[in-house]
Amino acid sequence: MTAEVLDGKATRDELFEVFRERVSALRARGVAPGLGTVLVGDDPGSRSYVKGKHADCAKVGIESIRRDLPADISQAALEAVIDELNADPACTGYIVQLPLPKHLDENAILERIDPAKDADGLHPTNLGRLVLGAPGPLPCTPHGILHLLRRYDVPIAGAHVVVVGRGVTVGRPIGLLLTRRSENATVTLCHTGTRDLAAEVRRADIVIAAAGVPGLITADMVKPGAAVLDVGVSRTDEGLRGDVAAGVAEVAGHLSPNPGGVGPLTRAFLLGNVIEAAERDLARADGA
Ligand SMILES: Nc1nc2c(c(=O)[nH]1)N[C@@H](CN(C=O)c1ccc(C(=O)N[C@@H](CCC(=O)O)C(=O)O)cc1)CN2
Repeated sequence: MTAEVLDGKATRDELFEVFRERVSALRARGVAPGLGTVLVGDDPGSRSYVKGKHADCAKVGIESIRRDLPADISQAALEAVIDELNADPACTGYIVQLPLPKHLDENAILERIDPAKDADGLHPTNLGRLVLGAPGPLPCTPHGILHLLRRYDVPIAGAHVVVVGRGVTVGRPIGLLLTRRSENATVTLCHTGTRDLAAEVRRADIVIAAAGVPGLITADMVKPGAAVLDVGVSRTDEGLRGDVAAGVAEVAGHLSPNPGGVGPLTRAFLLGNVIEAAERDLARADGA
């Protein structure tokens, strides 16, 4: 058996078609959505993700605002940039590229973002909304995972999902998303303290590998026919490596590769959040 590929690039292209129309409709009403990015330092990975986000903006007609800052910026100076973007009407949504250099307090920075402009869905207010099941921007990678599973008709309701990795951008929020009533999955969250990772993964109908450990998930750990989404990424001497080892494609029923799987959708749903926020503002102004 060779797994059906969950194609993130093709799915992203479909979403962009719809996004272009929604942005045109906003512009026709005099609203120009604008995505801001805050990049601290010169990590090549982060730099390339931010560049990609702005390239996507150009493709769908969203304005770009960039703040590229030195690695040794102080907490106070970074907070001043956040305050400036919160006040800038041209910036309808923005993100702070993660991770930040170690000397900065990441949680304090995320908390300072105006929740109404939080394009990543990572502000505590918006994560709280996710816990409550209230409307709000969804974190982009979890949203991408959900969309990809739905797009390829992978059954979610009643499925046992094993998530490997407890980071704030993927592992923690994906559990919240997939256990909503509308999704109805059962989620086990594994991490470095999990006693028998192989045994946990073997029970999964859906495996979401987001640990950032190259080749962590091997074929012998996967239940035949399971859907496996490779989300973790590591830069190694041999280039970018995902968390899923090569032989898994022979056992899994569906495989979201890395690159080419969830990554393009992370970027797409960032734009989706910017568009949604602009549409929400317009509806409010219309008195809806
Ligand atoms: N503020 C945020 N920081 C980070 C997030 C995030 O969602 N918000 N996620 C990751 C990085 N990330 C977006 O920022 C991201 C990672 C990967 C991709 C992607 O499209 N990857 C491609 C391969 C890219 C390559 O070849 O270099 C793929 O998977 O096909 C997009 C976005 C951590 N930080």
